Amino acid sequence: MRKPIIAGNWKMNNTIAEGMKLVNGLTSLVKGIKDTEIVICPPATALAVVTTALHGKNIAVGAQNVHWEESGAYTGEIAPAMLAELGVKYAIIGHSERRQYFGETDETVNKRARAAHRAGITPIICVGEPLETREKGTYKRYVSRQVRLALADRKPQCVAKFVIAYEPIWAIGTGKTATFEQAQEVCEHIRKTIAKLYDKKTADSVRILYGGSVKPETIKGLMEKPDVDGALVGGAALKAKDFSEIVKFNR
Ligand SMILES: O=C[C@H](O)COP(=O)(O)O
Repeated sequence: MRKPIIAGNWKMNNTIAEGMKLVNGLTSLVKGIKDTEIVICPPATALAVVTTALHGKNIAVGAQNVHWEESGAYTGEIAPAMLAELGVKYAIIGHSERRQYFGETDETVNKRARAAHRAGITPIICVGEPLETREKGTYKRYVSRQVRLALADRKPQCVAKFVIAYEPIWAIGTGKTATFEQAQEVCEHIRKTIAKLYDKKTADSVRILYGGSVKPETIKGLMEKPDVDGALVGGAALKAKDFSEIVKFNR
């Protein structure tokens, strides 16, 4: 039985003061929830304060990226151990915005995921096709290639703990959520791809999230799909009420 995850990606939003306001609101709204893993991913500047505030609470903290080296001359980057030291439990890796604007490749996604796992941080590996690939009809092939390259050379016991987020680029920040059937089709395809690369047991352990304009109104339908284990939420994660309603999809 896979435990659902609802993760909020704040992207480049919220100062520490703004972020703490959001955290305080959210903490009381989701108090007592244990059957869903709740994750928030603030910008790097707020990680120390937010992890301290959430220590011992039912909301885990994730980073929005992580470098693959342990230390060195990589200006602007953050090493896995630096995040682990703060109590960061998850790291978003290969978000389409990082692939599009910052030259992230399948190879660097693979390296970052490996380094995160080694430091005890669960990678949330993002995959998803652009609109033209969706329209051409080759999206399943596109996504399975991203999954294969992201997981290349990883052992099944490590892959079993990974989280994969299917985020069709055409649905991110556009208000255009994929239909529940479209989300299920690709999440199921990702699971089948992992079963082919590894085995059914590994594939059945991996949690696969959907991301792209998820709202309180759409989460229930998404979560009813058998291969959707949660959501990676952008815009709606910036409002405590909306995000808490998404977290409470089964209530
Ligand atoms: O990481 C989150 C995704 O990019 C989704 O963002 P969105 O919910 O604003 O569409």
